[in-house]
Amino acid sequence: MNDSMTLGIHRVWKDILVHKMNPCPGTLLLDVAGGTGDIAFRFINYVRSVRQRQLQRKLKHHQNLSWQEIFESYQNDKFNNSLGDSQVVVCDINREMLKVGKQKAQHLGYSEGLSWVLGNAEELPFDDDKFDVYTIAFGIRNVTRIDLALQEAYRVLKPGGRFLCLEFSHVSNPLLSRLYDLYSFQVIPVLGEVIAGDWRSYQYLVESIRQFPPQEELKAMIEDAGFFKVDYENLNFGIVAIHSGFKL
Ligand SMILES: C[S@@+](CC[C@H](N)C(=O)[O-])C[C@H]1O[C@@H](n2cnc3c(N)ncnc32)[C@H](O)[C@@H]1O
Repeated sequence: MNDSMTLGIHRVWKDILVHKMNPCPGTLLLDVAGGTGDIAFRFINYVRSVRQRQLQRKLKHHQNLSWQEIFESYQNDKFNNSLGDSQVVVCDINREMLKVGKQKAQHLGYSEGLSWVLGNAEELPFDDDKFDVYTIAFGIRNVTRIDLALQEAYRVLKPGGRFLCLEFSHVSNPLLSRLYDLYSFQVIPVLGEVIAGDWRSYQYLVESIRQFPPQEELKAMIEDAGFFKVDYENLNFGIVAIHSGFKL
């Protein structure tokens, strides 16, 4: 449904979120409302590619190595296809989502450094000051008490840790906004019925997006939770926005 509704663009939005995070080897990420692992898998790919580049740079400094030695370095070096010290914890309130995520991870070969935890964004089952980065993608809109979820995000982040939230938002251009409304209310529930046999959930999706706080209001809520340097970037004219901030 995500692919059909957004013509696959949700994949680009998620890629942008992870690029914005710019994780380095050693990063400990908590992905809340992580569902079946879309953000976690992207994080793993990103860190692996950073480590591959580090290995390549390391090898370039040893110009006299034979092909055999280079090959062996790739085979033996822990940099190769490895997450190093990085870890990602996917936390979600829905046991079934986690189950599907675990199956996907097994199938796609993501297991190292990845764990799945059942938990509510409003009452996270983690110690204070634990994570380097907190992400929540298309999740915060579904949380009953957004203020509590933001306070919890602040609590579990280490000082200096980063908060990133990808969520549907509001299109400000009046003409685009009308077209977007037309698509949202006339097309999305129909797609929901045809593809997923579930009109109501997709009607809820469209309505919940309209009721969700606009960019500036969410920014103020994130600041109220204690974050500093809070900012946001609109993608596709504000159809979605990425809010970010730091814990002091
Ligand atoms: C639209 S999915 C997004 C999944 C994933 N982040 C992604 O972008 O593909 C929303 C997820 O939020 C989870 N969720 C809803 N309320 C939650 C809460 N209070 N705490 C944790 N997860 C929650 C749902 O179970 C669901 O997996």
